[in-house]
Amino acid sequence: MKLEVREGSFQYGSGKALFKNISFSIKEGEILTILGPNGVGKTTLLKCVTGMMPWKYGKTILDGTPLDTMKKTSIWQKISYIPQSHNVVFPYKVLEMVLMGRAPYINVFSMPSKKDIRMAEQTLETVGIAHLAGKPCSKISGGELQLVLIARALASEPLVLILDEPESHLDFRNQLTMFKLLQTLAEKKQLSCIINTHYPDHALRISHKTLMLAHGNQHLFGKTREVINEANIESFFKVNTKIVTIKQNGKDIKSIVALSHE
Ligand SMILES: Nc1ncnc2c1ncn2[C@@H]1O[C@H](COP(=O)(O)OP(=O)(O)OP(=O)(O)O)[C@@H](O)[C@H]1O
Repeated sequence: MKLEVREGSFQYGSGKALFKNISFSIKEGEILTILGPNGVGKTTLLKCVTGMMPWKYGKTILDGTPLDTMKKTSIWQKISYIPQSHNVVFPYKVLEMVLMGRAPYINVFSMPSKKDIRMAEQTLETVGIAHLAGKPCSKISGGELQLVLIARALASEPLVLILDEPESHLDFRNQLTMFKLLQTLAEKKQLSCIINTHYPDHALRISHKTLMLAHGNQHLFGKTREVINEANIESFFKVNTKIVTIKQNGKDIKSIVALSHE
């Protein structure tokens, strides 16, 4: 599904504009990462993209249809949003939590069907946490909860998956597992993904496109390998870096080494 943001602008109340005239788009099977310093507006931007907060100016367009003309249930059947996890204690078991992802398909007065339960179980397996199905969400770790939230989002069979700092709480190995999963879903199921991250390395590794934000309404959108370079990182993050390339099994893997900051 093609998601486009056209000339998006936003500010809280009568404060200063957080961002002005931002435009970007992703197609089926593409991964977009959003990078930028703390407080620049990445989470707010995702909320505007999904319609949880209204754009001041501009719009989000899904396959040619402006989001603000669509019904909420129709939007949430297409888009799944995973907020930053804050270790909130949910009184539900993991399987019940993932079943909530089926909500856009379940009538308000109905119980989940066998198909819904099977889908939730399959999703737990896909994410590699089937063994947690019967555990209360209040008794799992922060990283496990993050994986449960990803499973819940996938259970709704979205066409667009939006994740706010999905690697927070995940250990080194689970970060790789999650990124591999997102790449597979993008490649095999043509899922479109938008990911907020604090790690330019991760953006380089998995995304086709990058939107970089800086304070003072600066932004840059384009192909990841064009947007992420030493000069742009210095300009947007005020950090001096060196991008190094390692050859592994005939593939170039790039990594960003921080050298100094102002
Ligand atoms: N509900 C709100 N009302 C007013 N200002 C807010 C509100 N939520 C966030 N802000 C402010 O808007 C700015 C952007 O916040 P946001 O959480 O979108 O940034 P971010 O780039 O996601 O930050 P981080 O990288 O630290 O998670 C910050 O200065 C924040 O203090």
